[in-house]
Amino acid sequence: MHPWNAEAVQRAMQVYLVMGSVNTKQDPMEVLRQAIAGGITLFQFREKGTGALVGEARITLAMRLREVCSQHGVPFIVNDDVELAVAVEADGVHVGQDDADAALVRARIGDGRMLGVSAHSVDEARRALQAGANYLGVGPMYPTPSKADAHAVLGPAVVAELRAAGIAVPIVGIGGITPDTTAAVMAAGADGVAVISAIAGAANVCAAAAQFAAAVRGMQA
Ligand SMILES: C=C1C=NC(C(F)(F)F)=NC1=N
Repeated sequence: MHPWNAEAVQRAMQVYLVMGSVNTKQDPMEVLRQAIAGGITLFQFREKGTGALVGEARITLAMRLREVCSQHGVPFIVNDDVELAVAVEADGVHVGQDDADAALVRARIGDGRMLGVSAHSVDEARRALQAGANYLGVGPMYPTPSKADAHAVLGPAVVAELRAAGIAVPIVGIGGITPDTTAAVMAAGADGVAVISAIAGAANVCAAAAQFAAAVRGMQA
């Protein structure tokens, strides 16, 4: 477990695929392989919502996806389910505001793993950092088809607001982002974009991931 310093986390944030079995009609393993071939830099296993797997099937899928990430050197993050993250030796955990308390998660996973926390405001961001977050997931940037109980749409402006308030940690925007809106999220000060349906639901997953990678890197050159 190499320590996740800010530079390593920032690099991982660029093209961040978030997916669970409910986000695709294809085989999640195949979608992940295609997305990695297209250039994603981080993967989050988020098995949530109607129809989400539980029990053995959930653990088996997590282990298989974790294996694909290990084979390709892509860090593997688990959303919310801290015990599953520990069980599959994930590289990190992502928790939302109404998930487990970030400070307790940090204590459980130790300092060698990445901790991501969702934030919708400067206040939530500051509290997340005090709890030991390595990065912030900020959104929804745009209307999202992937999260039924999503927070009100914030837009990229909230990323600029966090930067103006001196929040310097890696930030990834999430929520309804497409290759065409990636530049606006990056211009506002994000280090990358987190994507569910625009990649997991794409007809050509590899091409979709590559479009996001090009859009992000076009803004960093
Ligand atoms: C609710 C979430 C908010 N942000 C992120 C990410 F962008 F990946 F950090 N993931 C989530 N599951």
